[in-house]
Amino acid sequence: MRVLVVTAVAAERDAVAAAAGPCDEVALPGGYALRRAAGVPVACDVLAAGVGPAAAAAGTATALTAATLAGAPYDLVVSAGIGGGFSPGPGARPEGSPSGAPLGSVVVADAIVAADLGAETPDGFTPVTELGFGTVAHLPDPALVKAVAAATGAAAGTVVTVSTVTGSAARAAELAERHPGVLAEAMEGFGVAEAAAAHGVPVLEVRTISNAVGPRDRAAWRIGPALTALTGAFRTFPGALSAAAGPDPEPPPRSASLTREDPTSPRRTP
Ligand SMILES: O=C(O)c1cccc(C(=O)CC[C@H]2O[C@@H](n3cnc4c(=O)[nH]cnc43)[C@H](O)[C@@H]2O)c1
Repeated sequence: MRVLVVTAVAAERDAVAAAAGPCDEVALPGGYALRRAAGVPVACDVLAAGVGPAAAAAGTATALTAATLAGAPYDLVVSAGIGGGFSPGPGARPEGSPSGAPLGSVVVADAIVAADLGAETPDGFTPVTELGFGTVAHLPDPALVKAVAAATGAAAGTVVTVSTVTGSAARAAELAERHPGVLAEAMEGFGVAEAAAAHGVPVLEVRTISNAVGPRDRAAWRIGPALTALTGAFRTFPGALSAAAGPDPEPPPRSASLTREDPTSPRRTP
């Protein structure tokens, strides 16, 4: 199985690659440098594509295209890195879903949602889907999410992608209200998922929590422990992917990233 992991920055890339052992560096068009780990059960390439959804989509699409043209396409794309964790709130959340993501914890996305892709209207924020175009959510394969969550000890829930990091309690509350069950916020997942969907490749998002979503407090960030947790999570990846494949030798579906029509109900019906 060939897996492409896309991070924003080099520190995240190195944390993921550390789980795979020694890596070579492969140059891709556009000046991207891909870290390639050989001789491990799951062939894992790691790319630092830049911060934000646009950079993430550009880097992911470049790596996917290069792999396809080389005759060795990827079977899975994973958006990975640190992220902000939501605190348990008073609002409604889907039954059985975890309540919040504390510092150092691992989150795997069961929905990858663009939280600020839309228009501001007199009635508040309106997602692009309600304006009649685009996509605002991708739903990873539930079997993969379950296997990775079990292996890493992660909580599974919505991870929102934003272009502006949340810096106030009011904005955090607004996001939590609009996305019941939201666990984490980051800036790349939706971009990675859009590129993966365009190539018909399944997608996952894995975040380790470095800070709380809410009022800006740089002194409270815990980036080191979050990067250590990222390495720990990726150590479990080969086992998780074999568990997801199960006794059936068939590979996971290539089009498991589904688009969501109704952005107000971010949960797949079982
Ligand atoms: O300046 C700030 O207040 C601030 C607060 C949190 C994160 C940042 C970043 O510039 C990091 C962006 C980088 O890390 C991911 N990340 C980590 N925490 C968050 C978050 O709370 N909200 C959104 N993104 C976060 C993100 O994916 C980027 O790659 C600055």
